[in-house]
Amino acid sequence: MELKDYIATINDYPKKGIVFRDISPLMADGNAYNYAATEIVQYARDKQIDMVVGPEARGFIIGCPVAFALGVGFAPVRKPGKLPREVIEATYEKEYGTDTLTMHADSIKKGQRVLIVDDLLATGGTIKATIELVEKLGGIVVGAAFLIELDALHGRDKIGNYDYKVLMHY
Ligand SMILES: O=P(O)(O)OC[C@H]1O[C@H](OP(=O)(O)OP(=O)(O)O)[C@H](O)[C@@H]1O
Ligand SMILES: Nc1ncnc2[nH]cnc12
Repeated sequence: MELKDYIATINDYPKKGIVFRDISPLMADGNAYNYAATEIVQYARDKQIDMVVGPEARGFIIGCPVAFALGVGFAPVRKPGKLPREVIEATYEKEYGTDTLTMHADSIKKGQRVLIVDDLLATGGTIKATIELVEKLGGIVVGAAFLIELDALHGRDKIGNYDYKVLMHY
């Protein structure tokens, strides 16, 4: 399947100069959505994953079906003020601004093997902060998976030696 047929490109959104890659046509097509999630599940199959972790909001869209198919739990990474109990925080920079991400302090148990899933890798700020959060909680990041990587933004450099999988490059 040619997954790029299901990505919409919007110039100058949300700010002038940004080329936005929109995954909503992919989500709207049952076959494409299933195909994309299954590709990530295949990548994760032999990694003995205990938990999937996904950043708000688009990381939930792809991370939750992956966790469901693997038969493991899902831990959300959220922007500040959204999680009701004790949280830990990490601050990061992204393509269009800076932000803080949080996780519930008990959402990962020490030694759990974690797969991080998000829709898109841009500057790598989000994945870097997410790795930091998981590791602060004692989790082991055994891989990451993205639908899209924006190669020119060099998010790859922030991932360093962690293993990761990408379905589409732009
Ligand atoms: O590699 P980076 O430069 O950090 O950018 C990638 C992140 O940016 C987008 O999320 P955004 O923060 O726009 O939130 P959303 O999913 O709630 O739209 C995207 O879904 C990734 O999580
Ligand atoms: N260019 C982009 N398109 C879609 N989502 C993004 N998140 C960060 N940069 C993005």
